[in-house]
Amino acid sequence: MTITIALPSKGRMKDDCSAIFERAGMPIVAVGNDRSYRGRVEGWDDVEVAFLSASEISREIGNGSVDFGVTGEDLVREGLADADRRVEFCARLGFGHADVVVAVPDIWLDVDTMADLGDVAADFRTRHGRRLTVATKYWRLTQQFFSSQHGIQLYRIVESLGATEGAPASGSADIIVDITSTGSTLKANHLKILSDGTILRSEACLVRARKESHEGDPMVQRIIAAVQNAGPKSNGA
Ligand SMILES: Nc1ncnc2c1ncn2[C@@H]1O[C@H](COP(=O)(O)OP(=O)(O)OP(=O)(O)O)[C@@H](O)[C@H]1O
Ligand SMILES: O=P(O)(O)OC[C@H]1O[C@H](OP(=O)(O)OP(=O)(O)O)[C@H](O)[C@@H]1O
Repeated sequence: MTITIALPSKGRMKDDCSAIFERAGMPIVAVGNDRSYRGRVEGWDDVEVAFLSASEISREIGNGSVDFGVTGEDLVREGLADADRRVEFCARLGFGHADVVVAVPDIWLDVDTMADLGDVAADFRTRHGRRLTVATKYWRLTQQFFSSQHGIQLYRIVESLGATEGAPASGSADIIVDITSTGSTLKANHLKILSDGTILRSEACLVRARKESHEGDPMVQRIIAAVQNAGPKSNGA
């Protein structure tokens, strides 16, 4: 059976991903020219490579049209309901680190925890005549964290497709949920992370679509072992 692996075609994960596969003894080569969206792995004739963007990769693993992919855990958990049932996180690859966090304006001096935020949300309508608004593109992770984990129900998500950190200053939302790596964008926008407001510590992962056809397939096991051995020492996805 041919196994398809989806790898980032562009963006911040592309080069680190090629390096990991190289270390795994699975050098990736493009089929055709450099801009081709198909590739192969030298010496692994039964493996095909599809080059896609990071968010497309999580979608394609979710619907099973590829067998494996390398993408951020945040995109998989945001893109797929019931992610652990549909996919397996086989290896954490040690790059593409970003935390998905809840951040509020620095000037909210009394708000440091999710419990404090819950109090604000409960009073918000009385004080302001509307619900607390959260700007994010991570609406699934936000709902799970706010509602299921912290019992906060009184808020409204304002979908943001970019420059999320600017939403509180521009007045389009009160607080945000977004990714941060160095923290400089939050700082520049006068936002602080709540002390228990880290929703997910994400990094690039090798992810497998859970398919019956994989059971007992030695090629599937070989790919997982090769990439695990090439990843950081702490691997235990
Ligand atoms: N500083 C950062 N900003 C944004 N994403 C980051 C950052 N650091 C790591 N990542 C991770 O990189 C992944 C997104 O990668 P990238 O931005 O390269 O995708 P993309 O090519 O823009 O994909 P798409 O076009 O599908 O959105 C996410 O999993 C994210 O968590
Ligand atoms: O904590 P920091 O190091 O400041 O990084 C976080 C920022 O980086 C990303 O945006 P980026 O400018 O890369 O644009 P993108 O979201 O379009 O990739 C992300 O959306 C955050 O805004």
